[in-house]
Amino acid sequence: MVIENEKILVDAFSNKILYCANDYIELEMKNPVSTRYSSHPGDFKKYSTSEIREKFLIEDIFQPNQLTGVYSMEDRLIVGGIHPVDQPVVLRAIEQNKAEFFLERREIGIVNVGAPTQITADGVQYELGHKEALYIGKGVQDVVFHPSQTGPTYLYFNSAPAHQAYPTKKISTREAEVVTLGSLENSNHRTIYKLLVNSVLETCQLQMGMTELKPGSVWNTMPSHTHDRRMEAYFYFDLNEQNAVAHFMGQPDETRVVWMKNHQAVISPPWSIHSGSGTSNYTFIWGMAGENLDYSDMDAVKVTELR
Ligand SMILES: O=C[C@H](O)[C@@H](O)CC(=O)C(=O)O
Ligand SMILES: [Zn+2]
Repeated sequence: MVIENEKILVDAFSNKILYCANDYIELEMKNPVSTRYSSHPGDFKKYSTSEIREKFLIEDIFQPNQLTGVYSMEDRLIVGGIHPVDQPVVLRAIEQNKAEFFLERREIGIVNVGAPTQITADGVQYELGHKEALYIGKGVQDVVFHPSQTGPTYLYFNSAPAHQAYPTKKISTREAEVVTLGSLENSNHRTIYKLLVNSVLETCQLQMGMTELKPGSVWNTMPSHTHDRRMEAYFYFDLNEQNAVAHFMGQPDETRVVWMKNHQAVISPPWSIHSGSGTSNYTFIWGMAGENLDYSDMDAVKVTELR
């Protein structure tokens, strides 16, 4: 489907601009955050590879000097990236907020997947090192993401609706709840850093963390699980250009594969498994929003039950 007037032609599903008159770009620059609707698992079975990629894969998450992302109707999680290059990026309200400022009724979790940098939240400056996370609570008005002085700046974020203001807090891997799972024999030896979870700090519904696979291990979240109470988003990184991750999604008895590259994210609806196998090891950020804050609330699926 296409939305059209004489100035602009937009693909209504992906929000990609197909045609735009030059003067229109200045007047009404495209919303940097596109909307994606929820999917029914019955419909999902009929999707082609490209339909699955359009609806769930987020390919270009980092645009120079911009915040870009996807507003998912799955628990209204916003999944995106901030890539300041030679100027700071300001967190502005987006059309979907219909609010004065982005965090008026939202919370946000940011994980630094690039060089050490600074984030200012209502005048307070936070130094955020590589693989460190910052939680910013509801009500914070002025958030500025600065370019790093030492290397490329890549900030990945998830934002969920929030109804209470909790304090802004930086969490490093030292403060995280750390769990090591799997084994090299099962090619799934990995360390899970629970960064922004309720055993570490207070959030309304957001939970975020990072999982690092050991060299030689390629499988994440295997055995698989679902959690109908919460949706989830995965963002893969620490993967070089020669390698890729085969991300598995779908109901346990109807799985499909999404081939993913470095710095790409994927939306996992509550009814879907979310597991991957890489052609090398890698790291990923997981983030969830929904009914409860119980990380362990998962419905496990036996490897032999997958179809
Ligand atoms: O619901 C929790 C999430 O799917 C992830 O934390 C799982 C994960 O990182 C892993 O097993 O490697
Ligand atoms: Zn999960």
